[in-house]
Amino acid sequence: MIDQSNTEVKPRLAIFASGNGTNFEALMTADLPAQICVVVCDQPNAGVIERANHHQIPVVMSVAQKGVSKVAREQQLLNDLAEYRVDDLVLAGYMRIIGRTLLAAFPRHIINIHPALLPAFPGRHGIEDAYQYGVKVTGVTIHYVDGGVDTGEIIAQAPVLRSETDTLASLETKIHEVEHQLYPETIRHLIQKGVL
Ligand SMILES: Nc1nc2c(c(=O)[nH]1)N[C@@H](CN(C=O)c1ccc(C(=O)N[C@@H](CCC(=O)O)C(=O)O)cc1)CN2
Ligand SMILES: NCC(=O)N[C@@H]1O[C@H](COP(=O)([O-])[O-])[C@@H](O)[C@H]1O
Repeated sequence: MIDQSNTEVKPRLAIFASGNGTNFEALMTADLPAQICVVVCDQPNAGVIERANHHQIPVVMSVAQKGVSKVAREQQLLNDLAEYRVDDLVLAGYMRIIGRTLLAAFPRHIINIHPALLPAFPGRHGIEDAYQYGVKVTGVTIHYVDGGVDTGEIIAQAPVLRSETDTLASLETKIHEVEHQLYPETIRHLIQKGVL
């Protein structure tokens, strides 16, 4: 991004995560031409919170509560994010469906990483579903987030071969290793193209 004084301005990223946070860690240590300015998490005990604290990145919690609609929760999240002046939402193991409030606020500026070769094996359990099906090749997909689930335009994909000796755990390890290279590489490319 170039500002009015023709100065390179780094896009400000919010990382959304619900779990361990190894993709967050990979993005933090990739020296991206971006400012990771906040982590959004919906799980109070998620490992990503400790990782964010270690990197001194603020954490905004957005926990689903009975009686609070998705619209209300996302509007509150937008209010909480305002101070960080976020340009893009980067989902990294975020296990909530992004609703119309956030989709409208960040049109074509929300991306997700999925541990399978979409459109195959969408949803929360992409690795396990592919493994149980008996695939010989699976992989990783990075896509824009739209109103569907794992239906957004595909940005990048990388294959992961499943060997005859692979267990679910060893396949997960292979997939995570590919994720930790592909996500930073893809985000860097999108920024260089000026689309993030
Ligand atoms: N609008 C979108 N939101 C999200 C997408 C997307 O493509 N469009 N990708 C997901 C990540 N994901 C798989 O890659 C995924 C995450 C969670 C679920 C799911 O069904 N989650 C929960 C709760 C849903 C909710 O309350 O929001 C559930 O089990 O019901 C499916 C797929 C991230 N968000
Ligand atoms: N449907 C979305 C989905 O399954 N996302 C997956 O969650 C994991 C998060 O790991 P991490 O917390 O260690 O980055 C990653 O493998 C990511 O692809």
